[in-house]
Amino acid sequence: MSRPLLELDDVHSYYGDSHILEGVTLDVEEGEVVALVGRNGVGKTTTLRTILQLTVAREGTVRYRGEDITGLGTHDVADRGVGWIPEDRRIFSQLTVEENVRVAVPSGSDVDAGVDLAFETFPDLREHRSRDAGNLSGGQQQMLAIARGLVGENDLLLVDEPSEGLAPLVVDAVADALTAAAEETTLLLVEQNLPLALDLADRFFVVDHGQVVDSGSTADVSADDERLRRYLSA
Ligand SMILES: Nc1ncnc2c1ncn2[C@@H]1O[C@H](COP(=O)(O)OP(=O)(O)OP(=O)(O)O)[C@@H](O)[C@H]1O
Repeated sequence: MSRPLLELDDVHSYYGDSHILEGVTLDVEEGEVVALVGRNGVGKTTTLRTILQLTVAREGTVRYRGEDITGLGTHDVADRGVGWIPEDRRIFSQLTVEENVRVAVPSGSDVDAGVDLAFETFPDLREHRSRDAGNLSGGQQQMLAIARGLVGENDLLLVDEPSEGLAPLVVDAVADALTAAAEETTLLLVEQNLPLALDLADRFFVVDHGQVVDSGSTADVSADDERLRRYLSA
């Protein structure tokens, strides 16, 4: 069997003296959608930060395409095709929608082709292409953030809480956007909305107290299973 795209092996991460990840082991295969679920504060965002080398693991390894990337610069990880859509979305509010997409296309790549890809995948954005991104709704901003991740030619997109703070109808639109993105790239999602996470993902990992405590195929579980609920309810 070929190696997974991403592998975390017994990863330990700290903020100062606080031991946050206490041995996280997980893998993501190319083409998959994988969801990281768990309560607030258990280490999901820290797992994404550790993959990106924004927080460097003190023990354990992060491998991408079989290469140990632990301790590399974050820009080196990005250069290898790992993209990040953080919780706060980080779009440029003073730029138009189209400008936001254009600047996300890597230098040396065809900018117009990137814009076409973004607007074909997210027709809603095309309608708003000339608006300042800061004037978009929360859901549209999330869609723009996903579009930017997509045109960034990433082979792996790390998406942190894409549904957070969005109304249910908007969440449906963002789910559609992520499904469209998943056609183009591999996704690792942090998502507190369990039904959404299970709906989007092929596999899940449950994080609790800095460790993976359960994992499997989303086809084998439902959002009201006690197996998952006990790690997710407060
Ligand atoms: N920069 C930081 N310095 C110190 N502690 C931090 C820092 N960032 C996060 N933490 C702590 O690390 C723990 C894990 O946070 P993390 O953000 O990874 O959790 P999470 O599972 O993503 O939850 P949430 O959805 O609330 O972000 C929490 O206890 C949090 O308070």
